[in-house]
Amino acid sequence: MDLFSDGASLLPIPIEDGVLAYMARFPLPCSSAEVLAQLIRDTHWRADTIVVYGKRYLQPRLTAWYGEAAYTYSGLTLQPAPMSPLLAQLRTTVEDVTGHRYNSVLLNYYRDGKDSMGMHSDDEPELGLRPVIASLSLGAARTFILRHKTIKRTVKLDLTDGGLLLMAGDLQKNWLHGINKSVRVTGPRINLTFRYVG
Ligand SMILES: O=C(O)CCC(=O)C(=O)O
Ligand SMILES: [Fe+2]
Repeated sequence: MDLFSDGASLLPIPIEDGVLAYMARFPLPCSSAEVLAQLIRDTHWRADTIVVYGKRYLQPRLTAWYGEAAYTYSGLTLQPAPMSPLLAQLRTTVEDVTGHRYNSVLLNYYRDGKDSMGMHSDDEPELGLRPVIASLSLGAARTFILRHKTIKRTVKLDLTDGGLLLMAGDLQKNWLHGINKSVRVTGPRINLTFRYVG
């Protein structure tokens, strides 16, 4: 019997120039459908415009920021707000499972396959030199694309309902990541990225 095939362990994903690990079945406090519905309903979602090369765009997803510190990216400053009991509970379990501490969470709400996230690195100075980011996915499965910044290499991961992806080491320094639009996906997905903002 394979002790690690039940999805309840955080397993390393071999990748050059960075650290990745994945747990297929993150322990949730209730069903993933209930967590998804509660987060969609109770989160103060924002529809932000961002500035890219001097032009303003509406972000192709909704976002929310909870935690102790403000966070600035793409010319936007997100003000801190206290985590709900559900978010605090998810954070504690993510800390237990990954062995790292987090003081903030960015939530992304992909309403359907038309929502997306452009290729980027989470390398803002306030995240520190080798940020540890734990990313929990709920709802529709989406493809997570990683592209190395210097060698021509692309890695695709299927992020499914209830999965936890850990990004660490030099991953943000050496790789970009993002979520493309998908014509096949019609259902909603929420992704929570737990971070430590110094
Ligand atoms: O939705 C995802 O899986 C990616 C989220 C992400 O990259 C981010 O919040 O920085
Ligand atoms: Fe990211």
